[in-house]
Amino acid sequence: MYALLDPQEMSRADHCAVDAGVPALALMEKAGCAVADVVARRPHATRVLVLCGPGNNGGDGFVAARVLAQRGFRVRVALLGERGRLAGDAAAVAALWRGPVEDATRVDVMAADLIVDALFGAGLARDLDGAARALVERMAASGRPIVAVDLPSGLDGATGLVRGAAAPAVETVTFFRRKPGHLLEPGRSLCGKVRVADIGIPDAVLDLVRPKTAVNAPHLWEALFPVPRRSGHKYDRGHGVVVSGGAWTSGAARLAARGALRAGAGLVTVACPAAALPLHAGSYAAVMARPMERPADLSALLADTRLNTVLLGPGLGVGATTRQLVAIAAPGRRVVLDADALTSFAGAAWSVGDVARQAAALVITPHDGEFARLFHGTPEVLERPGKLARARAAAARLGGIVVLKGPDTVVAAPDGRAAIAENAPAYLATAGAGDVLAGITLGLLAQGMPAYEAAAAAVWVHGEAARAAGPGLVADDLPEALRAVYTRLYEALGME
Ligand SMILES: NC(=O)C1=CN([C@@H]2O[C@H](COP(=O)(O)OP(=O)(O)OC[C@H]3O[C@@H](n4cnc5c(N)ncnc54)[C@H](OP(=O)(O)O)[C@@H]3O)[C@@H](O)[C@H]2O)[C@@H](O)CC1
Ligand SMILES: [K+]
Repeated sequence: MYALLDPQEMSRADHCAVDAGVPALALMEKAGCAVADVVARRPHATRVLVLCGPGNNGGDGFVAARVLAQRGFRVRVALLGERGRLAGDAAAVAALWRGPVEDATRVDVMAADLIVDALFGAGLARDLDGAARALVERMAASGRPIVAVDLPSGLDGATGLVRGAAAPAVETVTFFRRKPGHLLEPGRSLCGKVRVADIGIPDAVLDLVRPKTAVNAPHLWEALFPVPRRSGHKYDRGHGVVVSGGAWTSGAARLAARGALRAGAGLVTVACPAAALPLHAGSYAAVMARPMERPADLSALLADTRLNTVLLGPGLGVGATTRQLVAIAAPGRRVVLDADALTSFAGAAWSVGDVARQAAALVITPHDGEFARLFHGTPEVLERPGKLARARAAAARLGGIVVLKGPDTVVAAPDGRAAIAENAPAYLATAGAGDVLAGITLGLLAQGMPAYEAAAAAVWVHGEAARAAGPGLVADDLPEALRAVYTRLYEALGME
């Protein structure tokens, strides 16, 4: 359910299934039938135009056309390319189509109630141009509902990026498991409703394919989620430190501290300039505020080794002092770097790599802008195609966990594991929401959860908290909304 397969992994799954005795043609027949089922359930679709491409995606289209015609739909088929050049299973199923095959470059896309987009799927190998691109653009401009086979043609299943052009679908029918491009923007927005059809590939092939990308959902981390025990003590649940900026910028640290406490950290201390002390002390009575006028004060505070986890960045200010604070906090501790702490290392990602080597664990939580600044001058990261590959390359480069935020937040680990979020509502993009996420991450790390799982769980509960709070959300609501999310989670995890 939760594995996401890129085109190479899907192709391996396909081969494993065939090796296990599933005929390839049967896979294509089931795929085409699944598409036909979805089309048949659409309202007001009696005239269906199936646009077939030159590969197996087109083969699925030929099957869907035949099944729909058998069910009484008025079906036309148009092919991009020459019929004589179809090969393999696609040629076999095209031969079973008894009706005319029109030239897709000339077909009237308006003379249909619904279009089946079976031009390109997993085999998209380059940007669309020429006749293929013109056809996709005509389809997009037609205003007709489109059901996409596997992926909207032109959408790259591995990256979620559009290669040349892609037409938005109302529904996308994919096979066996979803692909990263169904969750990563702009792909997710182009797919419409995504349906996953069982085409007879046994689940056991996943043991052979071992996909490294998954939907971010509790299955990934629930076994490691810290559930309080009756016999436990607050110190068992860690002691997180939030390093705060001055009075005027202390709101970000307050949000983070609340997030950390609500995420279950046993204790949370805010280290802040004296002017900000009353603000922190008056925020949550449970937060402890300690004065930090100069970096040496942070060293003194952290001499207590029970303070095992530190967040630096929200509202902290950009510059040498912040870099110094990071250097003081990192050795031997679990560290979260966000916001200003990341921008303080703009163009110096190697320095954050040093931090990761010294720290017991490192999680960074950049948005796209902070990510681009941090990895400025690191083309092996920034030039990777798409958010998933960039986050993975960054995690490998740093030796730490990267949370690349957005509507499709990616959490990536140095060993290649990655999780893509799909539960964040659009209204979560609000001032201060990132500070709360950094705080939740701190809170879970402080409780000893392994860093990748802690980061993934933080992103998920943050998204759920937003949904629980509902539209009109402001960041201050998020820590409060975590209570409802935790209640459900603890119940599901069987808390005593
Ligand atoms: N795996 C499975 O288990 C199952 C897979 N199934 C289905 O198979 C689909 C994958 O089929 P596929 O591999 O044949 O690739 P597909 O998407 O049809 O495209 C390849 C063709 O497009 C061409 N082409 C590529 N880019 C182009 C461009 N920019 N502009 C123009 N042309 C371009 C490329 O040409 P070439 O690069 O060779 O010149 C080649 O001719 C998959 O999405 C699913 O629907 C199901 O049947 C069930 C089981
Ligand atoms: K397609």
